[in-house]
Amino acid sequence: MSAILDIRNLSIELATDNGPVRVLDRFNLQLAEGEIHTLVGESGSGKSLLAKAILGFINPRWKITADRLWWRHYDLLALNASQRRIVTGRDMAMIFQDPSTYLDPNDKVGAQLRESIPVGDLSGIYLKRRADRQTRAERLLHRVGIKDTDDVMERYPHELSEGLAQKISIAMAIAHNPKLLIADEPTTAMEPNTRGQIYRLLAKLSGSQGMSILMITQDLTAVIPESQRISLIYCGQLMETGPTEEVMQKPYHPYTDAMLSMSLFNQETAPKTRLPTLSGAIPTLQHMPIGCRLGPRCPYARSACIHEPGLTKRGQVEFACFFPLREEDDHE
Ligand SMILES: Nc1ncnc2c1ncn2[C@@H]1O[C@H](COP(=O)(O)OP(=O)(O)OP(=O)(O)O)[C@@H](O)[C@H]1O
Repeated sequence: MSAILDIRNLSIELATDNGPVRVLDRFNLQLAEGEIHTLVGESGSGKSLLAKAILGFINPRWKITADRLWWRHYDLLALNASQRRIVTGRDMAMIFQDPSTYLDPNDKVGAQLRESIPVGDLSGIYLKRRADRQTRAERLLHRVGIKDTDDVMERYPHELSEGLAQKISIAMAIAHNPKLLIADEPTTAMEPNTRGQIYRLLAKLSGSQGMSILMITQDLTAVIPESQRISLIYCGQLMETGPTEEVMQKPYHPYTDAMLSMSLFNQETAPKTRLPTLSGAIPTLQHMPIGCRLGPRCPYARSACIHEPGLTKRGQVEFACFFPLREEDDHE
């Protein structure tokens, strides 16, 4: 796979009262052009910090190291802050769980959309630029599936339904045609119908425009069929990554299996996997286990797990576990 985003052994270390803690621990992620890649992990596992590291929203007190943090042909860690802002502003965008964080409550949708259109895309005298902005804003709304553009543009954000507000925030995020969209739990609080609409829209945008999407979620039930690859993160460590269907049908890692059990349980289907849930709780920052951080909660853990497992590659899947649930030719 040729990766447009290539992250190898990325660590982020934060200072805490008990000393430095690695909240992201030698994390790997590769994203191909036009691909939807879903990152799954429970609350506090480091998903948002990873997104921040990619986008360059970095606190200067964080210690960030990586063997590779490349976006297209840019070595992101080698860029200074202003170069980084240029690359991020031109190529990347992000949408959030709550679209209202993106929208100004005091301004009508139309004005905000027109404002999101890059100045460089407009030319000519003031009146022509204004008319062009309006046309571009209407086109943006069409791209996110909104037909009644006049009505929507006249509304204030509080007059929008959740789904409509998220579509507007997506429209604003894609106004500059980003090559990477990071979607941080974009549908968490939504009802299933609206959720489906937003997912279909994101899949369409990725398919029609070759935009790569990093979809972040806590929950495997939110993984959409269009997601080509999936990565599972636990306490800042990569557990398993690979083609979505393969990972979800035949996981190697006990963590993936546990997450699958939980999602089946949430769907009220009889759970048939080996691990109903994980015992214990997610460790706090101050008490990160050494070695494999899943160790204290993993029923398959043995003494070797106090060492950090490297990544094992089997076909297109990679996992970090000394005791995988199956062998390569295990087609149970
Ligand atoms: N600025 C910060 N200072 C100190 N600790 C932080 C900071 N940002 C995040 N953390 C800690 O780092 C860990 C990872 O946080 P992060 O927000 O990336 O998790 P997450 O997987 O995105 O969780 P959620 O799904 O709840 O958003 C958490 O333990 C969090 O408390």
